[in-house]
Amino acid sequence: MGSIVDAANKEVNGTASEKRPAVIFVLGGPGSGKGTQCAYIVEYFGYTHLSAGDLLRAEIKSGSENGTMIQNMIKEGKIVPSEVTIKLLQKAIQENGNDKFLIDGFPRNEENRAAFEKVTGIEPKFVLFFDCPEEEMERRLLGRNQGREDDNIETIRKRFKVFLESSLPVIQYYEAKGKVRKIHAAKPIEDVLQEVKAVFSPEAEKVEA
Ligand SMILES: Nc1ncnc2c1ncn2[C@@H]1O[C@H](COP(=O)(O)OP(=O)(O)OP(=O)(O)O)[C@@H](O)[C@H]1O
Ligand SMILES: Nc1ccn([C@@H]2O[C@H](COP(=O)(O)O)[C@@H](O)[C@H]2O)c(=O)n1
Ligand SMILES: [Mg+2]
Repeated sequence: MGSIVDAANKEVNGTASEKRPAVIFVLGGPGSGKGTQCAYIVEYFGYTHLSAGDLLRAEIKSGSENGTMIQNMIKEGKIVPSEVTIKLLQKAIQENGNDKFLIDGFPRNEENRAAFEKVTGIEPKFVLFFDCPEEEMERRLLGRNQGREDDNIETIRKRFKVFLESSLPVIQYYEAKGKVRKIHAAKPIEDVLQEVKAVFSPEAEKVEA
């Protein structure tokens, strides 16, 4: 049975504290391999993968009133206002029966971070950070071939700039709280996966708790 505080939280945040899911933020530069490794974490450790970028791209396709604005921001490598992205994330979390989520590509800036915490009351368990040199990320993005409108050299350079200026400070914020688990991502997929698996091993998870 939920307490009055939980009920009040539910009214404010839409999620009762006792039901708040476990969240891991998955961050790293464009093309660092976040989506690739998240697919394995889903398979091996039972998390649900929510990519903020995928949710925004689906919103464009759905013909929503925000579609054109989102499409323009993505083409320019800019960060969509938190209100829009957080609503999509909240809906995806609420519609899913799981209690543990990988949130990939979010928070992208301080505004994303503070708004998510305020609206949902959720603090991440930890932040999985894929650290990869730009040169390697650029090579991967130019070879991705998934028809993404932002995988062209002009937009890629803008995305790198946004990552350095707006997203790295978020990682530094969590680093200061001892919450960052850094992965050396400039290695073959299988080698990166070994590092990722070590973070999710039962022993490592015990330390998180
Ligand atoms: N360790 C790796 N070595 C070589 N190629 C990789 C590696 N990890 C992922 N890739 C490839 O690099 C490309 C980008 O990977 P992925 O989509 O997982 O990156 P991402 O971090 O999710 O990028 P974005 O931020 O743009 O969504 C894909 O084509 C993927 O197959
Ligand atoms: N929190 C976010 C996440 C993404 N975007 C926009 O989507 C683009 C693609 O994101 P990926 O994670 O799939 O690479 C990104 O460049 C932003 O334009 C966002 O605004 N906010
Ligand atoms: Mg991705």
